[in-house]
Amino acid sequence: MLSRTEHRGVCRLLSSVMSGTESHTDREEDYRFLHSMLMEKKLHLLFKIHERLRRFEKRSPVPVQEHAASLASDLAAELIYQDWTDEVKELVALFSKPNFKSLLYVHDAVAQRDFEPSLPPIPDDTLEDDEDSVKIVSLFKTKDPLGATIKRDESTGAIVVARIMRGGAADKSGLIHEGDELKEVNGVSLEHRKPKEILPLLTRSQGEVTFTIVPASSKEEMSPNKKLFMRALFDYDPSEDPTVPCKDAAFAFRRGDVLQIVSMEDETWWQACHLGDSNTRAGLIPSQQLHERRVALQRPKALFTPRRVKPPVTEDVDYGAITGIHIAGLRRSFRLGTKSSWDRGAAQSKRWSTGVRSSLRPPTYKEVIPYHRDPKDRHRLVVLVGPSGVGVNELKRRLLISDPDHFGVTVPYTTRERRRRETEGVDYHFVSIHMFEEDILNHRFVEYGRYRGHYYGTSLDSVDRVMAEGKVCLLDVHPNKIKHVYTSEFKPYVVFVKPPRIEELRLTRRRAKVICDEDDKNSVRIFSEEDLEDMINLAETIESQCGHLFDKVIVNGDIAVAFRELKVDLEKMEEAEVQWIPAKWICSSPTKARRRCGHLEG
Ligand SMILES: Nc1ncnc2c1ncn2[C@@H]1O[C@H](COP(=O)(O)OP(=O)(O)OP(=O)(O)O)[C@@H](O)[C@H]1O
Repeated sequence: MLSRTEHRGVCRLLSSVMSGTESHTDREEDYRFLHSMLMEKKLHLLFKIHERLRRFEKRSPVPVQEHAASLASDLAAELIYQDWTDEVKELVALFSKPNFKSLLYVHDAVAQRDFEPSLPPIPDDTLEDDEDSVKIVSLFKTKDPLGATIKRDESTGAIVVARIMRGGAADKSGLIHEGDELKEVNGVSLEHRKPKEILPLLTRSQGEVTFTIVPASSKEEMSPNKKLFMRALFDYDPSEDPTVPCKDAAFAFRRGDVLQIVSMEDETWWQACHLGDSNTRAGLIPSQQLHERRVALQRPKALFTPRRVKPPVTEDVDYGAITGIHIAGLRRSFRLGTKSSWDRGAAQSKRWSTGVRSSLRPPTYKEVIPYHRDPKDRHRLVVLVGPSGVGVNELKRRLLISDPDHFGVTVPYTTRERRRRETEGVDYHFVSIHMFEEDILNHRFVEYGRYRGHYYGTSLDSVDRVMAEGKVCLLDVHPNKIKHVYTSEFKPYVVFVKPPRIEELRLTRRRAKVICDEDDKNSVRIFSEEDLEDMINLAETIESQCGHLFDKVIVNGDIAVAFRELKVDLEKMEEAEVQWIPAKWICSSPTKARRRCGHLEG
């Protein structure tokens, strides 16, 4: 029986249900019927049983006895031979009551899980030797449909499960999934059958229906090429996303994480698994389309704020003069010379801000494939990019000094005269204008430029030479030129060096000096406030336009911290059993890579 408080609670609840329904029941008799039904004692007892069961459900009890009915009848038989005391009489009378007997039968049925339909044993001959991934599924079918649709796979001719209806028998069983291939139904082969010939087989059958299935997941395992991996190019946190359909079903990821996409059926929410995560259950992630739409709506800010044009800075300064440490081939990059052209491009994007900018696609996901580097293979090329002055050369220099046998840099080509202390092939490759121009025509330069009437350039061959020595070639290029080495031949690992926030930039660069004229090595330029702002603006532009190419972003605030982070990251990349490279590299050959360099600009 319900306790008094419980009873009062139920009565109050049911009265409030009654008062809620009063306005909806027109007829007096309907109201009275409802009232008597809700106030029925049996209903209240059902509430109580339900509550008790819920308490037990949490404890998941196991039955102590599975044959209580037979035990009770055996006991009753034994008791007949005992003294008929009052207690014995009462017990025997209790055992013989039909409702008590029924209770024990029900108990036994539940204990033995007798309520589940018994399924026939799996036939021995169903499994063929070469089909060990076949699954036999037996379902108990009532008059209701199975809740699944089938279709014929156009490419293989196989019959596959097209859709599973939520809540149907197939869905509830959890044994049949979309994409599963149906081989047999009740032992009848489905080979060469059309879906419309199969449907009667399914609708006719009642009781147990046995399916022979090749699960979609095992088909996928058999062909790993079909797996789709994406590198995330943005951070995502579902707890900060009010539009996510179900927060628990979504998962957070960081830029650079590799995700295995398992379903792209929904245009806005894909299903994916996080690689490296022990939880293999798929979760929701925003689709490429959704993220692009969001970024487009959120980006009212101009990509670049054009500033005054500054005189170009020299591009041919021996780095040793700045740092006091001379390393052959380590020179000021061509990024200095090309900065103004990048600025122009950035300024253009500002001018087009109402039209073209909206067509710029924000970084979302990039399809990648696993790459298992053989120790005999060349190291990947390490490309460093960043706005001028951010510290690309400084990081490159520190890497070189940290392990000169492991890291190497290219020797640039020039058409200017060799100076007294310079050595051919060490400081520069000194070539004629004719040879340099021929190489330009043959697309042999990653990048090149002209300064004071002389050509300077980094050739693809010089990158090759460093890599052939078994070293990790460190290359810093203008972001526009990454594409010239973005091939399977070089497998570049692209690091974007980014300035920190303006406050930290001001603090850390206060004492940094840049030599701006090679003829006057004493003239130094301290970073002005505008230089620092330009650096940040340019970094934003580079990131928004080339972000999809970056494997790693290093924020160069404290140089020692940035260097350590870069070093550790490169070591991790080199030691990783699996590296993830763009899928499109599989189809690009070295010849194609060279041909692509035809886009070089002067
Ligand atoms: N984190 C830092 N803190 C303080 N000074 C820095 C830091 N990083 C770089 N510098 C200094 O800033 C100046 C410019 O750095 P660096 O030459 O490496 O820039 P860069 O990105 O290669 O640009 P550019 O292509 O114009 O040479 C140098 O004097 C360098 O020592």
